[in-house]
Amino acid sequence: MIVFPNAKINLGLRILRKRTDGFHDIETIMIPIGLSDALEIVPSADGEFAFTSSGIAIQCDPEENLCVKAFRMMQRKYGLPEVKIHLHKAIPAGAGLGGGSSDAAFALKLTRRLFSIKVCGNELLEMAAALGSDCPFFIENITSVASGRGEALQPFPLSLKGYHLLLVKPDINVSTPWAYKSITPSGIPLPAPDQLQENPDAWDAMLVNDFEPAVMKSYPEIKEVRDRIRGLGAFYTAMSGSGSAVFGLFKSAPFVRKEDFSGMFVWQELR
Ligand SMILES: C[C@@](CO)(OP(=O)(O)O)[C@H](O)COP(=O)(O)OP(=O)(O)OC[C@H]1O[C@@H](n2ccc(N)nc2=O)[C@H](O)[C@@H]1O
Ligand SMILES: Nc1ncnc2c1ncn2[C@@H]1O[C@H](COP(=O)(O)OP(=O)(O)O)[C@@H](O)[C@H]1O
Repeated sequence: MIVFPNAKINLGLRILRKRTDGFHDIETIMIPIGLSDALEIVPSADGEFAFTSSGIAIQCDPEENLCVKAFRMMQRKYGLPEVKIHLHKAIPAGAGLGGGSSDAAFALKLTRRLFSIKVCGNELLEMAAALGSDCPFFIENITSVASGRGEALQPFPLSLKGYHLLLVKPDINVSTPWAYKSITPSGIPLPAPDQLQENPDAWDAMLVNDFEPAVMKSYPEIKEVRDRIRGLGAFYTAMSGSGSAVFGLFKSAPFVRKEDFSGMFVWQELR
């Protein structure tokens, strides 16, 4: 069975406070986008476990890979036999696009289907939250306001249909734990959702990513990319999550070529 774990972008990200458990309370709007890995899990014919990968290299031990950790969690809980897992990576890591989190959430959903396990919705969300703060979002995988450490989700009916998305990931990998250590919480919440729905032209003035000052100070190239995307006529431009990917939203397609940017480049009309 094959699934296609997709990336997300963050539309605004406020860091409210540092918590006593080492995490931060945040508020952000998370939006699924059409850039995906491919994840295959099949029952193992020879009884041996195997993990293979292709595409963008991920520098971590197979047992540390989030999709393997997700499968192991289901295996322990439901006494499942061994499987063979193949992951094709197209979503870069250290980008703020949630690729690893998405792989983990999709591995939970795929394992449930593969072995016809009766899991209630909340149980899957709890397992996802134990794997990472961003993981629960990819269970329902719909545009949502995320709060708490990112696991408290409220569906948000915001349509970006017809807009064009330009996503650029410079050749910089930002570590999420480092980014959280580098910021000072703003303590400012997101604007009220109904103000946003009605007024995309005001998003640039209303929505802030609290990671940007600290991350762009350490990596000025990320700010340069954001400024260049803005110069192409985007009505909203921001870094996604803790970076380094930057995106712009456009009402009509500007003239832009892959060669104009170094790093990874994705251009798509949103549905
Ligand atoms: C910043 C965000 C915004 O969507 O995404 P990315 O930029 O990573 O995609 C998320 O908050 C990233 O969530 P995720 O990548 O799942 O983080 P986790 O694995 O749970 O935590 C990694 C580390 O980040 C810090 N952390 C994470 C989430 C949070 N709300 N507060 C934190 O302080 C903690 O130091 C934690 O040990
Ligand atoms: N399946 C996976 N895909 C990407 N990164 C993974 C995966 N499994 C574990 N990781 C580790 O998670 C970190 C990045 O996670 P990811 O969610 O892709 O990035 P981001 O923080 O940019 O959203 C890296 O340190 C990487 O080694």
